[in-house]
This record gives sequence, C-alpha cells and structure tokens, in this order.
Amino acid sequence: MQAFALLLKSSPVIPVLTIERVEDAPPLAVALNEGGLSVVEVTLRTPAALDAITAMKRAVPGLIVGAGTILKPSDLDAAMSAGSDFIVTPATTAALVAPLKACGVPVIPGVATPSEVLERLDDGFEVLKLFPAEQYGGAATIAALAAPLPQARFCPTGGIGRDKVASYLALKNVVGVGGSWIATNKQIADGDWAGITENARAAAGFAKPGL
Ligand SMILES: O=C[C@H](O)COP(=O)(O)O
Ligand SMILES: CC(=O)C(=O)O
Repeated sequence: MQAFALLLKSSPVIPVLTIERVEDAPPLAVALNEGGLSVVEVTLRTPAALDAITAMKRAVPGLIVGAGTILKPSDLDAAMSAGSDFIVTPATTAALVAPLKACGVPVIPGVATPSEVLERLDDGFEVLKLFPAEQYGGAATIAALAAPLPQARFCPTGGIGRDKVASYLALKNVVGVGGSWIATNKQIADGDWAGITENARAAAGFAKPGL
C-alpha cells in the first residue's frame, strides 16, 4: 500500500471507467496514458470489465489498472485473475473484509459513515474511499472526520467533477480522488480518444498541495 500511496502522490486523480466493449480498452488505455495518467480504475459493472482490465494492461505495460465495484468475494477472485493491480469497493461487507485483506494488492474499501471508517481502520486498511462522496457531504465531511479520526486517509469518489478536485486534494487526509469525468461513458462509446487524452492531461495536472 505504501508504494501505491506514493504513486498517488505524483498522480492523485484516478479515472473511474465503465467499459462496455472490450475493444475500447486498448485505445482508452493509450489515450489516458498519453495524457499523463498511470493509475486507472475499471468498474466491474459490465460483462466486458474483466477482459478490459487485462487488455488495458497488455496495451500499456506499466499502466496500473485497478478493479472497482467489487461487491462480493467472487468479484475479487475474478478481478485478481484478470490481473488487477489494486481493488476498490463502493461499500464493504463483513464477508469481504478477510478476502480483501488477503488479496495481496492495495485495497481501497468503500465507507460512508464514521463507524465504517473506524471499522475499516481496525481491520488494518489505511486508505478508504468515501462513497458517494459528494452526496455524503463531500470535502466538508472528510475535513470533519479528521478531528476524531486523523489516522484515516481518503480517496473519495462520487460526484467529484473537475471543478471539485482541488478542494478535496487540499485536505491533509485526502491522498487522491476518483472520477468518471476524465473518460465519460459517452466519450468511450464515441471513441473520443483525443478528448479523453485532453481530460487526462487536466487530471494529471492536479497535484497534492505542498508536493
Ligand atoms: O459510481 C460512480 C463512479 O464511481 C464515479 O463516477 P462519478 O465521478 O461520475 O460520480
Ligand atoms: C464507485 C467505485 O469506485 C466502485 O464502484 O468501486
């Protein structure tokens, strides 16, 4: 997790991708990488997602490709078999905790309440995802959590458009943010690789203040 946290320091904005057609995965990987991004998340929300993870890694060796929307242990097994470099969950059930801890790659478990934050810290997770971030109070909520739970680090996702990224990254307890704005479902469907590269360049231009 430490190496991953270090990677996020240099590139703290993660595109959250939903890929309908596996043939879109290679040009999408190239477009994002050309824009300067080296960490991406593919949600397991489509039948193509697992093959897309493998295809992106093949298309751009060195690209760090994580799997999101891991809801149950079998999703995790499938994501690991596809070669996922990290794992993200929108929420974290008791059944998922042990398999997540044992999976061998960095995990960002989803949380939405202070109790869940504390539970995941007690489980040993270091970086948590507030999801859906904007709907649960956004940057103000994460700032407030720092008072009783300063050891928690967040990589929030959900409603964080380009205009909101800086306000999250300004917080001490935020190490990164995820968002779909970098490669929207429409852009992927339209094959708008140039537009995606442009958005990726904007995303890659964000840095943690003070670094
Ligand atoms: O479920 C939503 C995604 O994880 C993030 O998408 P969003 O940036 O459009 O909210
Ligand atoms: C929202 C997200 O990142 C996930 O579905 O895991």
